[in-house]
Amino acid sequence: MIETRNLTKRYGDLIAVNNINLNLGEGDVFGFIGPNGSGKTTTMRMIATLLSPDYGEAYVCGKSIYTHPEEIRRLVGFMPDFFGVYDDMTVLEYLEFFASAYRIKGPQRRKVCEEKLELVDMTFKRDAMVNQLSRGQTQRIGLARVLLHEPQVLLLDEPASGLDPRARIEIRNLLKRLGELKKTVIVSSHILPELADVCTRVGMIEKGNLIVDDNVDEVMKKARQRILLYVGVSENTEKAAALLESHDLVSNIEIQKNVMLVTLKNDVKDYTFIPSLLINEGFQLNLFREEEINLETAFMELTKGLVQ
Ligand SMILES: Nc1ncnc2c1ncn2[C@@H]1O[C@H](COP(=O)(O)OP(=O)(O)OP(=O)(O)O)[C@@H](O)[C@H]1O
Repeated sequence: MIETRNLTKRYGDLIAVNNINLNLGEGDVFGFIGPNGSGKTTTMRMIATLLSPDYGEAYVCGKSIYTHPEEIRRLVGFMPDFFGVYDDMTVLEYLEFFASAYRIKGPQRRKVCEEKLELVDMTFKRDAMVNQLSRGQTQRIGLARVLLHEPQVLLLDEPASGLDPRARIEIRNLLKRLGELKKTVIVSSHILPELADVCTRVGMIEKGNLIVDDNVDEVMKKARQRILLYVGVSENTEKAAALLESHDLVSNIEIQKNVMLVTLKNDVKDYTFIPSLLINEGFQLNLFREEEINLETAFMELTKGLVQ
């Protein structure tokens, strides 16, 4: 649905986007994560045909941005990180205005607008003035607007920025729904954890370079070269620690409040030997858990902090 090949954009000496290769299919929700100025918006604008690359290609549903920009605009719903709304218009009038720009006519127009309002849970505000909505409600109307023409592909630039926690959760639920509707979505954010449970894939961009592109689980695994385990035994913790410390695959052990923090050697992923070893030696295991890693930690591990 979305494919880019060596997509590149320069501004003078600055390489804003450097040889980016993406390949996203139907139903993929791609979390595009990177700090401010890393190249997320520039990438999305090129895919949306709003900005020309200096080098490389991008295809949306098999159509090239160079040869079929008009068709791509019909296939894509692009929600910029900042968009204005007009004064003196109700929510429904606002959506109808855009629906008419998409040439949706007659009774169908009202029907489509009402459907999209329902989808973003904003039916209760259909007659409110658009300039009197909260930021979260404005974002949701913005999303309804880009869904009007039933685009197959959605490019959402920081849809959750500036929202309170409740509104963020609502946006997350909406993103999930879009994936279920088999849309292909790129959603950018510099706030990492909010994307972890909605995305099927994650891309991390830094200084214009896509340094990670994988499914969420793989990203977590890559970030975790060394596994840390919390291990507890009912008595003789010191003895158990000495036993584990002598094992080849264990790199380090610390004891904190009777719990052993066991760090395995680099790239050791299978830690089933630990419970067997302890139980065989007569210890009673009362805690055995791997330290969790979230997307934020993964990002810190995987990036080098290079920001333009
Ligand atoms: N029109 C422009 N002229 C010159 N430089 C630009 C222009 N647009 C963007 N840039 C630069 O390109 C780089 C990438 O910008 P971009 O807006 O794509 O980043 P971003 O990841 O979307 O950032 P943010 O999270 O702040 O929205 C930045 O260093 C930015 O200053």
